[in-house]
Amino acid sequence: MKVIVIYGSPNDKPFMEPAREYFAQEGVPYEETVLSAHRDLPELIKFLGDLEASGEKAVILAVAGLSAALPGVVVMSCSLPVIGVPVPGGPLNGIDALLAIAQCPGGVPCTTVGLHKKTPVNAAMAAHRILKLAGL
Ligand SMILES: Nc1c(C(=O)O)ncn1[C@@H]1O[C@H](COP(=O)(O)O)[C@@H](O)[C@H]1O
Repeated sequence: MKVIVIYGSPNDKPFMEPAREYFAQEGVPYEETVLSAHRDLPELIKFLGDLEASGEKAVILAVAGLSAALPGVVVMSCSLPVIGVPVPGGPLNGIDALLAIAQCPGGVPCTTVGLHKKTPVNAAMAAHRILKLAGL
């Protein structure tokens, strides 16, 4: 049972440092990987298929900026709960990513958090609560 953080780019990692600190403080197991839906789609689908086949209970944080397809694609490629985390930056400063995640179409149940500097910890806390429901 753990949190899996999937980043659209290695450049998104610094924004999530407070989430990593939260996981360390609270003893929440987590792993991280970089797999973009736009750039690494076959590898992302395989990663999620293998995860699903393993039967691991996990909450996924899908972290992406700009045109954030990643969270919705992750939702539709596995049956685990997904929290999309928009990353500030670019000419629209993350509004594009926030709207892309929050406005997933019907049947794509991606949850999300806001854009300010505390939102990585909010995402981490939400994931932790879900894992607690499953007995962590
Ligand atoms: N939104 C996505 C996806 C995706 O949604 O699949 N893949 C990369 N990205 C985002 O592109 C931004 C720029 O990435 P680079 O800095 O690597 O060019 C990052 O914030 C990433 O999350």
